[in-house]
Amino acid sequence: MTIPGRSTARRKPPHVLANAPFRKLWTAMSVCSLGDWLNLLALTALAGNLTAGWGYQAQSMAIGGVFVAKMLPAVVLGPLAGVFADRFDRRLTMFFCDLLRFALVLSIPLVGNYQWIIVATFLVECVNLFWVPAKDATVPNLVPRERLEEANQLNLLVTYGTAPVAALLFAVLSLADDVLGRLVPFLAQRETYLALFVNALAYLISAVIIFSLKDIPRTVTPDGAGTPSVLRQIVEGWRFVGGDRLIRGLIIGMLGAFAGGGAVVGVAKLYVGELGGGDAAYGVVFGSVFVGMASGMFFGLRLLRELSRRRLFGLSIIVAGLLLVAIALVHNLVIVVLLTVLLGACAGIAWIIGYTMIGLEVDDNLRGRTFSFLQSLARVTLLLVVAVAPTLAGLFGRSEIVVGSDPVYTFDGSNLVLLVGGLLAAVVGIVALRQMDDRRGVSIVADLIAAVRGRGYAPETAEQAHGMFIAFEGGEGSGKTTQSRLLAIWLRDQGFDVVQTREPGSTKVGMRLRAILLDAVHQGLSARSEALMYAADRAEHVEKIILPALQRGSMVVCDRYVDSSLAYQGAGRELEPEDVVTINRWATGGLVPDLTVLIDVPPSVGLTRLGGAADRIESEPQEFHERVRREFRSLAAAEPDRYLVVDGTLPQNQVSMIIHDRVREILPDPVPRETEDVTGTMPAIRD
Ligand SMILES: Nc1ncnc2c1ncn2[C@@H]1O[C@H](COP(=O)(O)OP(=O)(O)OP(=O)(O)O)[C@@H](O)[C@H]1O
Ligand SMILES: Cc1cn([C@H]2C[C@H](O)[C@@H](COP(=O)(O)O)O2)c(=O)[nH]c1=O
Repeated sequence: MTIPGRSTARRKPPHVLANAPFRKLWTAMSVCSLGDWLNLLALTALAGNLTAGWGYQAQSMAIGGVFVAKMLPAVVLGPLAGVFADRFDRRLTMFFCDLLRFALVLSIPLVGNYQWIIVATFLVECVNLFWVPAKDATVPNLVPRERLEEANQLNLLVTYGTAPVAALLFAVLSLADDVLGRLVPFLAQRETYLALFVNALAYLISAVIIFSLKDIPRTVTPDGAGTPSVLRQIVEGWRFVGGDRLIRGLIIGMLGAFAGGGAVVGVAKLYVGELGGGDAAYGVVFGSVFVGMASGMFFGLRLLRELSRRRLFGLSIIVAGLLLVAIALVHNLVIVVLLTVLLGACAGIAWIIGYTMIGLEVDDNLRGRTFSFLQSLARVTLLLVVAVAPTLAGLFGRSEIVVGSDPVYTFDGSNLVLLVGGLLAAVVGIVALRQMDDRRGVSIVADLIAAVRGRGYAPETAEQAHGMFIAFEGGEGSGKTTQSRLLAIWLRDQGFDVVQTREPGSTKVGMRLRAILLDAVHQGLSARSEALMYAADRAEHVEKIILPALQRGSMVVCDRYVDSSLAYQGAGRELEPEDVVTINRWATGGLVPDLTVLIDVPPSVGLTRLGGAADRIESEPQEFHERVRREFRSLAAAEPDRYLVVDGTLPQNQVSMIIHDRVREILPDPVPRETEDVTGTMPAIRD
């Protein structure tokens, strides 16, 4: 349900970085990410320097050792780190982790030998394992739910966006090391030392920021009597991840994406070489993954804002898998680069959705373990796939399809690895989609088309409904009640089963809400509670009356529906239109009428038609009712196919005729107007 073309000025919601606690955490995260990348560059370079005399093979293995030391802790310590994040004060966990990282990185140049690099790297990674889930689990506590996706976009941006900054900084620091080495002889020993000092400083800065961040909730689970043992908490975390359908789907999907990504990383250099590209081409392919990820995260999500997030998650992994298959089969470097951008976009979309959904759906006391479970498994998967992929490619060798004596198509080990990786990701995406789909039975294609057009999806329940839903809207005294009754009678005449209903007040609860909402004694009711009460009445109405009737195949004729809230609470009370849309979409499950009849009269006419004492809303000033009218008209103008606007100052029978003509167009098998003129209606019913 969209509300384009509205007349009310929209207040732009504040940017997520306007939220001071999140901004602080994000700054600490950015500084740490920069430090992490600097750490990787400095340590691999230092390992290479320190082992320069060991021979080429030993030197390569020494550099590889740094990577292994970085990956290994996840396997061993991952589960424990998650429990830590769920059990202890997250702020202090992050603070002490930062201090430890600072001390460890500082010790590397001071000790200055290869063995200590490996030990210190392993220890720093162990500490990281505690820092990251504590941070991930904290983010959803600092930002409102609706801003979590945006917050995760920014987090991912600094996690990867700091890599090129770190590379540049590393180059500058290496040069500076040479110059400063003349003043401080210690720095002259290795040109990576200065980078390591800056890296250590980054962790120290983060520690100071985190310490000042008092908004992080102090403890998650009270530690003491009654707190389950660490082992029990680990098992509880695993059980939760394995037992919850949604989380299982998310984790399977994200791991599938990692396996596919690992396959690319493992054989990319080989594959680009096969395509005739050199190091520069390899760099372009590598870079295009990141360009794609950034575009997917920012533009892809915006473009498909209206699609169910669960569906989009599964779909993006399936599409990523298929793109990988295409990359494996197409032997053209330019096309491969383009496909890689799209692949990155799908990965970016899936990653943001996965992270956001874990943040939203997992209880605070389990979130640390869930993030840490994901983090550990992702690293293990990446390690395994990166190790196995080149070996598999090497074992397969090369095959050629030869026509005559000319080879027309070559398929080698790197193609095979990409193909298998792609198929695996596609299958995993399908499994994830099945586990998580929140719109079973509703066509994905229809959903996608609606989303691309910027239209919210109709809910599952509405799709399953067979009846027809007609709503009447308009200002006070416009004639809605009169016309909806007449239409119900006419439809019954036509042989339809009709449920005629109204808002607010068509259910038992709704009747009580109506009394609160309209009784003039409740002056001063806040605009938000008013909007929520109308939405509550609507939720009850949709669930208890409208949907069951539609599912039976009945015609539902309803006097007022969601547009009344958009007009009265949105425009009349000047509430944020998006908020009114959101609560009503949630209340109704997105159920939209097949036709909305707007009976338009100037408030000066409508209000004078009403007899009796004015209720709480009728007694609002003229300008209020003018705003309401303008909003109704602009809603109708924005969706002319769904609306019929009738001039309510016309005589009643003329208004009825116009409505009948329009409704006849959408009725299944209507009685033709000429026949109706001859046969007439049943007076008994009309009376
Ligand atoms: N086309 C019309 N011309 C003149 N009077 C009309 C017309 N339609 C309805 N009325 C009269 O106006 C009064 C209000 O009509 P009705 O109750 O149908 O309006 P409504 O839009 O449902 O009002 P409310 O906003 O209070 O629900 C009634 O007395 C009705 O007979
Ligand atoms: C559904 C709905 C209604 N209102 C207002 C509009 C009217 O003043 C009353 C309903 O009275 P009626 O005589 O039954 O038309 O409630 C609103 O402000 N918001 C809504 O969503």
